[in-house]
Amino acid sequence: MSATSAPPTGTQQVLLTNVSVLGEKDRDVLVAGETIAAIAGAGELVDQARKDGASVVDGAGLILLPGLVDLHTHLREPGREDAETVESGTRAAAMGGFTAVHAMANTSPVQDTAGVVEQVLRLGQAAGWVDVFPIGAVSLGLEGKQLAELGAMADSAARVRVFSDDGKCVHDPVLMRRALEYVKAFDGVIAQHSQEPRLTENSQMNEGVVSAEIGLTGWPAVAEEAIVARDVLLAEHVGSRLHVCHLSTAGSVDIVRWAKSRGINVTAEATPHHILLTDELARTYDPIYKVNPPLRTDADTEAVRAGLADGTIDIVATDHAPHPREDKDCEWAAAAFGMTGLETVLSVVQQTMVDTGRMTWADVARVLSFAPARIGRVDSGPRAQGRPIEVGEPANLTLVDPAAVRVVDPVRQETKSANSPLGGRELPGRVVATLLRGRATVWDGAPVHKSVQA
Ligand SMILES: NC(=O)N[C@@H](CC(=O)O)C(=O)O
Repeated sequence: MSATSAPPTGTQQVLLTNVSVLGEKDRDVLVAGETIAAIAGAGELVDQARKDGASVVDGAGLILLPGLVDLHTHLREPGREDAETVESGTRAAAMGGFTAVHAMANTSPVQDTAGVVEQVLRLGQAAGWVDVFPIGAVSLGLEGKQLAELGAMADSAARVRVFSDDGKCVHDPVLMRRALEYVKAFDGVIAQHSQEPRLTENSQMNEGVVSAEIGLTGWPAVAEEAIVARDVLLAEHVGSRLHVCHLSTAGSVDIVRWAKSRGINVTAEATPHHILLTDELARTYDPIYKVNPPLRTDADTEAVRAGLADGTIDIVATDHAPHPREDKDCEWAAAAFGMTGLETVLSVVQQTMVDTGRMTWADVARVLSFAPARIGRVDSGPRAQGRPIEVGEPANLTLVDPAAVRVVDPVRQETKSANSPLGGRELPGRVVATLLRGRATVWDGAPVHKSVQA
């Protein structure tokens, strides 16, 4: 990408020429204001665009994707602004190629009322980096006892459709059943953190050979699989929609595959860390690798990749979980669970799935944009996301240089927290530009602050 043009502000014309659009090479894509105005063969729109005063960006070698949509981001505000704010987290999201994120409910106060979800919505709008879709808690205070005000959150300005107690499992089967039944009225979905609490008391890492050898308490695969199995049956019983968060074991992949073959309305996500990293890393005793669910075995990682490639797993979601230094710079058992991921996910998917020939860039668009937008029901309406790259659609676009190589430096990322497990790793690919309704939030690989555009 030539750095000569100024970042588009969403009011003028910009022509991306010679880009590759979902498998179609050498295309010209003209953005006028907030929408995609024309698509043609390479070079065909250049003369007219120049006459019209459009800025022209040579995108030779670059791939144009629909703006990425994350179904699972922890933005931490309100309550833990020392770890992340809506502003810093969404700036990190834009740098990762996202134009929309779903903000998890485990804030303080918890996002369990219309008031709190609307507060998060407004913070997102004020920041302006991506569209923020707040997730509502399933239970009051994430306590797993009483249903939160699901209907009020659905009817609020935040228009909540995804509900989750993530960080905690909705382990009471009656509460889970009620939640699944309740959200049917407004086409909502329950995103479950599948963790049987009794089987995981004091758990620190995956239960297996490594945990036995290094002496950390194990978190067995069955603790995830037992809840996934129960929930797909509950979803079938009440005819509702279930989403499995951060699926991490081979057995969970099998259960979801079986459930889908029965026609059960279930979707599932894999995180970038569960398709790249394994529990062998716990041997370092470095809590940077401590996460919930834990990093699993090689066989699990391979099964999750296979499930993603064959469509059993619908999406990649980051589970971006920022933590301040003091919550990670301590011994393993005392450290917080979680890793950042917004700014590296596309590179991880490229490395593990695209560069290995298991997925095309069109598949990447599906798992990181179309499918998460559909699951979150944000693919229509005034803030539509995950829409195709077609004339008349909103210009929510991500321009990627797949040939770039970079070394991850967690300290230099936009997220406020440095708990990336990928520090020092060389990864392929780089987001060179992100457009939110025609306005550049990232240009030439750097964030574009609103004040610069004013
Ligand atoms: N994924 C994590 O390891 N951490 C999440 C919550 C959670 O899912 O445990 C967090 O909010 O930090």
